[in-house]
Amino acid sequence: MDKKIAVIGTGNMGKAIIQGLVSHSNDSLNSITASTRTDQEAQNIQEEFGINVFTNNQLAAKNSDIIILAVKPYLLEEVITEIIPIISQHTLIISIAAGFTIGQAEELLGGNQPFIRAMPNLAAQVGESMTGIVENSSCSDTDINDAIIIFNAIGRTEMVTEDLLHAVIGVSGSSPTLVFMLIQAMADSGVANGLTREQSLKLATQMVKGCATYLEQSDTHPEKLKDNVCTPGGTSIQMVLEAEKQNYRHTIQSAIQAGIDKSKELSK
Ligand SMILES: NC(=O)C1=CN([C@@H]2O[C@H](COP(=O)(O)OP(=O)(O)OC[C@H]3O[C@@H](n4cnc5c(N)ncnc54)[C@H](O)[C@@H]3O)[C@@H](O)[C@H]2O)C=CC1
Ligand SMILES: O=C(O)[C@@H]1CCC=N1
Repeated sequence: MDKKIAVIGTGNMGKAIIQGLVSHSNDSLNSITASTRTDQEAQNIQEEFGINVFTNNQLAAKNSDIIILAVKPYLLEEVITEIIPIISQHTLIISIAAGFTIGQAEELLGGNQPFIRAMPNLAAQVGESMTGIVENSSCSDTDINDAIIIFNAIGRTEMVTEDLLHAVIGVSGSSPTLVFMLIQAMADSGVANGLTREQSLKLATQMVKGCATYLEQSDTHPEKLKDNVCTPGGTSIQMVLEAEKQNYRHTIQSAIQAGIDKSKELSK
């Protein structure tokens, strides 16, 4: 992609996006700039990726074709207001913030500015994000395509409508936290039964990774795969019965629903 891209905010997500862009860019790294709050963070990112990093958002974003906003949601209004004087009517603005709507962006930018909301997840750090994408009515096909290329550089993408972005946040944006808690809980059980913490984490992590890969590569419903694990009278079915007694699936569903409800509340 022959575009000048600025990433504003180089924390968990901004840094992962820079990493993806840098590793997928076969042309000059001069086309990627970034900005962050502290000199130290700017220096670290600059040294790690060999791109220009500023502590001034206007300097970083000036002359960019695409500006990716990767700051915390409460800073978005401030940062957008800051960059308005240096963007053109064609600059594509992309936000990855939860709860910051297209309507809110258009109030600041005007309805004619191309604007995209994207919801990636923390697995972007290893190029395995799942990112939901929604565009405003001022985006061209090229804008949408550029966003897909950017987020494909950190994993996979799915176009959705804005009302479905709440569900995307629940199912793939925020839920890595549930998966990490699951792995941690499983590892605790291993430790309680004599495995070292290191062994136990290795077992649980590889198991989750293996199951995700298997589910993805097989054409089989997860319910059938669940049944395939269970030997009659064996250990696995005992785990299933106990988990269901403890509302295992319902617990996950209500946790995800709480995230979705929070996303809706933040978007009001
Ligand atoms: N962490 C996650 O798993 C996910 C986060 N998001 C969204 O991504 C956004 C960023 O989240 P994280 O990367 O986790 O946050 P973070 O706190 O790790 O990174 C924020 C970055 O913004 C910089 N920053 C702070 N004030 C700034 C300013 N005025 N101008 C420029 N840079 C500034 C900080 O120095 C830091 O580099 C949030 O809006 C969040 O909703 C979306 C999907 C997943
Ligand atoms: O917790 C949050 O608000 C962000 C959105 C998705 C993941 N983290």
